Amino acid sequence: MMTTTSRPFRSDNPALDNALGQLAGAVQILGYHEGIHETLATPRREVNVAVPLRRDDGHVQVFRGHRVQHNVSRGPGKGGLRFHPSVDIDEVRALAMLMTWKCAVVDLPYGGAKGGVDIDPAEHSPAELERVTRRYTSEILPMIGPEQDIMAPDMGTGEREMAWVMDTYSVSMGHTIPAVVTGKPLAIGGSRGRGTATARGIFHVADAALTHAGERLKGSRVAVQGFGKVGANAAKIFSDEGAIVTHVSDAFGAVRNDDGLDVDALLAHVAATGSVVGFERGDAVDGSAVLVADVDVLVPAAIDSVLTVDNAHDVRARFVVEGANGPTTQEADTILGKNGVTIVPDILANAGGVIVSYFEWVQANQTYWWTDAEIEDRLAGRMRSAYAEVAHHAHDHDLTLRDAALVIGVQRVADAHRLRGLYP
Ligand SMILES: NC(=O)C1=CN([C@@H]2O[C@H](COP(=O)(O)OP(=O)(O)OC[C@H]3O[C@@H](n4cnc5c(N)ncnc54)[C@H](OP(=O)(O)O)[C@@H]3O)[C@@H](O)[C@H]2O)C=CC1
Ligand SMILES: O=C(O)CCC(=O)C(=O)O
Repeated sequence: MMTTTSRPFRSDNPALDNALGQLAGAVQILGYHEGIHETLATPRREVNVAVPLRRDDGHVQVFRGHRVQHNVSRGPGKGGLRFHPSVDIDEVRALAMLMTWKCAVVDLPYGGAKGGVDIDPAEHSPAELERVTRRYTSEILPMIGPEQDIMAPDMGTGEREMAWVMDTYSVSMGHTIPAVVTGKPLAIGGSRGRGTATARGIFHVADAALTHAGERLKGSRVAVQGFGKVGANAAKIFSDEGAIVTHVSDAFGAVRNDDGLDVDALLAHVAATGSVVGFERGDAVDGSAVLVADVDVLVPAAIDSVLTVDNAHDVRARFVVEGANGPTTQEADTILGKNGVTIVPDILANAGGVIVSYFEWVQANQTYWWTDAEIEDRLAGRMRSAYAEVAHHAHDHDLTLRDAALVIGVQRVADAHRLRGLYP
């Protein structure tokens, strides 16, 4: 095969440029020719929609919505729905591409997709959010379905929104179709364990990475950026498993306690006030301090591109376990690597969510529900075996964990295209 040596695909959007750069690196390692590279870099199907909202006070505001199916060669599109003011088509393209490699690296029978609306949920009532969710779902309805594209929660959405998506889709089809979304409430066909799955998966790979390095997670010091569905559950699980969580942050600020934050008390504080800020059993620190905290393990679990050329040199953690999608720019990745930091990459580290989403979809298709213990055992098994496979590949081919994970994922997708007849 002819080898691609340049990086022909770039974007002005940092998240998409990062994702394209990662793909170009994997293509180069695999020695794929330009045609395969272009196939893998190009979203298969995407739709942009206007989402007009009649606000509670009567005036009308129009949001922009997107759904991108990056690749469907291994199965239906799979990926979350994000509500965040920064959402745009390029960010959604980047996140959809990451979903493709993520599903492939943990060997789920899915392609990759993602959706988003440029709305700030904090600025809207539940009634407004319901109207936006239903209108968005109606607009993209022809491209979703249990065999086409299955949505799930991401930043700014949760099981409430998934219930609205399922209801809107089901009403239009004339009967209840639980398998069109995952991350739904248990009462309407959700899975046990989906709410904490991403965080549990992060715990399993962090534990595996430290064990691999001859260290122990128990007693290690951990900082978590973001205190939402992923970050808060990760802080709780790490703390319950004996790690010392010294720093956590949200969009408003951060708290630090070098003896270890009482995560249960912090969860109660956030439930009462809406933020980690003002927690009395810790010191207020700047949000940026979390990323450079003197800890063993750093878990970025908020937005993308937070570890950059500007702060990577100051990172003191020896393990970065990426809960968020795309938190590390390529320049920062290189700096951290040179400084001996082990990065467990997003497409592996945060795959626990989509793994239990897959379990939810399987259960919905079979209308047979699994126990908590079955979910946890199967999640732990998949996360730990995926980590072991990636770590072996990295060792055998002298690659970072990120490059090894990308190579495994990209190769599986390219193989699907080859076997289906795209190239010999
Ligand atoms: N949910 C899932 O199953 C999965 C999520 N992910 C990824 O994990 C990340 C977090 O998602 P999720 O937890 O679901 O989202 P949530 O919306 O539940 O939580 C996001 C958290 O990030 C915080 N945050 C936002 N901006 C900043 C900032 N600049 N600095 C510090 N904290 C910030 C928010 O703070 P505040 O509450 O103050 O707004 C909130 O605590 C995203 O990158 C997502 O794509 C990956 C795999 C699966
Ligand atoms: O659970 C899913 O289907 C996808 C979750 C998601 O959006 C992600 O892993 O980034």
